Amino acid sequence: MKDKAQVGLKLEVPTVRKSSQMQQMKSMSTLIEIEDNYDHMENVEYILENVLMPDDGSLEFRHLQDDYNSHLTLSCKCSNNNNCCNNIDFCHKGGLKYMRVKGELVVIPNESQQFRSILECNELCECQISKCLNRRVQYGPRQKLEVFESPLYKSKGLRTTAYIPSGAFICEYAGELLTLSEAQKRIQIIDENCQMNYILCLYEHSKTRLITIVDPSKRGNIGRYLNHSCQPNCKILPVRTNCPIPKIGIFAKRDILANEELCFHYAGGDNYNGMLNGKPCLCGSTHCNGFIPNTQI
Ligand SMILES: C[S@@+](CC[C@H](N)C(=O)[O-])C[C@H]1O[C@@H](n2cnc3c(N)ncnc32)[C@H](O)[C@@H]1O
Repeated sequence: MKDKAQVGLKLEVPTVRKSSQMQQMKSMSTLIEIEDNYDHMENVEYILENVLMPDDGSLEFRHLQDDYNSHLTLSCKCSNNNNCCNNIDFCHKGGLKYMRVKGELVVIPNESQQFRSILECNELCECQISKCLNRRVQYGPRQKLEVFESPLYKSKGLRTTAYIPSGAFICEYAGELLTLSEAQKRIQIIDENCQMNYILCLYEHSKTRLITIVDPSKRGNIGRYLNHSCQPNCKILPVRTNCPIPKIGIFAKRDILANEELCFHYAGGDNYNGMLNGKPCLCGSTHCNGFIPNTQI
């Protein structure tokens, strides 16, 4: 069965294939290291960021590979500006913004905003990294997350051992980036073998419909342990830094107390009207739909 996420978004982001000039700029800039000290307890390769699926020789794979190897040309010019990044033209292109609350960057809530995605400053930006208020996801997951055996879901889950403020970044949902055909093949195998489904599809609505498919079943990060809830405490947002393919960012939807299990709505939540014929849902919320969301790809 397909447990997937959908997020509505309108976005056009200019990109170029990485040229030698851009590679040079990249090597001149200060590269940010992802801080991620988590690991898996099982036979899964821990990866810090999305990786490409194995090359299957298809044209579809070539397109995915081209996007994966492309760089956004958007960059800010905030070298002398302490208020980086408030400039809508260069910094966040009208996407959601962060603000600092008690020493932590949190997403400013704006449910009515047209562009429900985040465009972070990247390697080509001229801002001072130490002063930039538009970089969070690129630093890696928050601390004090814990994989545990969830009694509610009767399988593994992810919880926090410390309070998390509303809007704070939890972690990325990282895994293998799949083509549509490869995702369909893998989902068929999952269905036939009644396996757990880790494949997440993120839909964005642009002039053309964008779809990002991530599978952390064999290669993934700590994000793979979040279960689905019909009344979740987390939400997902597309986040772009260097690459046109978005990272799937998981953020706190409300204040979260220590020891709460972290869950998001596998279909993006709120206006979900897809099919509800997946596995029976164990979330136990008063708003439970009865099934894990299951939409077609
Ligand atoms: C991304 S994994 C979540 C982590 C998983 N629980 C584990 O042990 O690795 C998704 C799978 O977890 C289970 N799951 C997640 N949310 C669920 C829910 N609300 N009700 C029942 N099972 C759920 C389903 O088997 C689903 O295919």
